[in-house]
Amino acid sequence: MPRLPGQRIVSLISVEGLEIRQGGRQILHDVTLAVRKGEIVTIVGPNGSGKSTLLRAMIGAISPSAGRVVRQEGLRIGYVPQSLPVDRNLPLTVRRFLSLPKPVSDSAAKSALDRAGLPQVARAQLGALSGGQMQRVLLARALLNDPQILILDEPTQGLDQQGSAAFYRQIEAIRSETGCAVLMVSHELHVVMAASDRVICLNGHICCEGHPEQVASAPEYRALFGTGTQGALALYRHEHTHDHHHHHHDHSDEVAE
Ligand SMILES: Nc1ncnc2c1ncn2[C@@H]1O[C@H](COP(=O)(O)OP(=O)(O)OP(=O)(O)O)[C@@H](O)[C@H]1O
Repeated sequence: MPRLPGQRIVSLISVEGLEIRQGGRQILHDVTLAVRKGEIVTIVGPNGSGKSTLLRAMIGAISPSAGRVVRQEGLRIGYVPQSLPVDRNLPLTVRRFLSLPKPVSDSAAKSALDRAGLPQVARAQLGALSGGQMQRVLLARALLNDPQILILDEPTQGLDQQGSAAFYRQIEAIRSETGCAVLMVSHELHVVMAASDRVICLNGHICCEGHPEQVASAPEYRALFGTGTQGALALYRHEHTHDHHHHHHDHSDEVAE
């Protein structure tokens, strides 16, 4: 899409009135969101709330039953799936893995690994990597085509809190170096809060969304949940205890209730 003069806010990808049905069940409904250039957006929500399904619809892997997904023409997406798309026990070096399915040059592989924070592992076997290193290899793979947006599905699954925090710092560094936008799913609101520009809470539909700093500094939030890790976790739980069948209240304030 050509960028018009004076057009400053550019949506890389947007979803409008999305509904997804799978196996006769409605998984997502009325989902509308947009990710703009350079922003970090985190999707949180309970298990089974449709987070992975939403990401898969956004990359075009599944089709909407209603609504639409609009991607900027020629958009380069770097997708990090929830789990490794190959058997980790195959005898396969990191370098060869990065060339599947499409061969990449040594210099492209090296710069992707550097950017993902793994300068030394190209010759290592996949099976020899730690969980954190493996997640970074998947990240490096997603960086190979110089994405304008990184879409990550629970990239820190299985990592401890320190490992997760380090991973998110890496994501922030990549965003500031390359200017790419980031859309990710995480269970760890307490870790991602600082790293996200916007948090979207999903449970079949968008329950609430907002800037994490505003959420964290709201007096209502502090009074109820405090400011520490437990507070953020409590906030996270709280968001899913509200009644989804009554929409008489303003969702934009919900997160600070
Ligand atoms: N292909 C499919 N056919 C039928 N049901 C599906 C299909 N894919 C997903 N679902 C169902 O859709 C719901 C949402 O799944 P999804 O994986 O998107 O949730 P999630 O929020 O990512 O969950 P988690 O946090 O556990 O990863 C689940 O109940 C799941 O069983």
